[in-house]
Amino acid sequence: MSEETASQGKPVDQPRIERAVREILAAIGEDPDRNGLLETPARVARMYAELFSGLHLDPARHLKKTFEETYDELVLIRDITFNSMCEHHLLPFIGTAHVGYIPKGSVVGISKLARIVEEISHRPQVQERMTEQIADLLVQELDPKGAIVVIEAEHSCMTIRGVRKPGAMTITSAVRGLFRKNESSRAEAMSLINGHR
Ligand SMILES: Nc1nc2c(ncn2[C@@H]2O[C@H](COP(=O)(O)OP(=O)(O)OP(=O)(O)O)[C@@H](O)[C@H]2O)c(=O)[nH]1
Ligand SMILES: [Zn+2]
Repeated sequence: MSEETASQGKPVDQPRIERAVREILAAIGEDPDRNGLLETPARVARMYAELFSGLHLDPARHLKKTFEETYDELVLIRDITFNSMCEHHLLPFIGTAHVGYIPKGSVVGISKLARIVEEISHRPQVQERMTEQIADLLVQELDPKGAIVVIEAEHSCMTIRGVRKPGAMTITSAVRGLFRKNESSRAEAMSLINGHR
């Protein structure tokens, strides 16, 4: 557990995960005591602590420090890679997030936009909610003229099981403020998100 997780949120109960993973191994007909599986429950517990590390953290804290600037055009961070866990199957969905806003008097450090994606993705999620949470956090903390979030991801619950459609990408977007009202602002952001790859 990182210091940050320990100080800001409830720690993940790793011994409890270990017991549950042992149960799952037994339930699938494996022998949890065979050599190759002995460390698996502890390993999975550490992995879940990492994958769900954002659950009890408040990503708003990353947006508290801002810098006064008169710049009031689009700021867009494109292609922020992320991995999250679909809350329906506890399988990963992996993709990129594009996060943009139009500042009103102050800007935020650009790394902070990637930090909020990181933290919001490290929870049991559905892609739509994750998209909205990022956009709403920008509005809440930065009071920007507009905010836009586009996420594209491949859901392994759709690739390795179930309908089995590898390569199918799910695209979600959340637009707030100016981007909702002004079609040309939205089109500009979308063309920058989609263009020149
Ligand atoms: N809207 C949305 N659906 C998701 C997301 N991640 C996974 N799902 C879907 O959640 C749904 C769960 O449907 P259920 O019918 O309860 O579960 P299931 O029987 O395993 O469904 P199949 O995947 O179709 O086999 C599936 O259609 C998944 O594709 C997500 O981020 N957003
Ligand atoms: Zn799923």
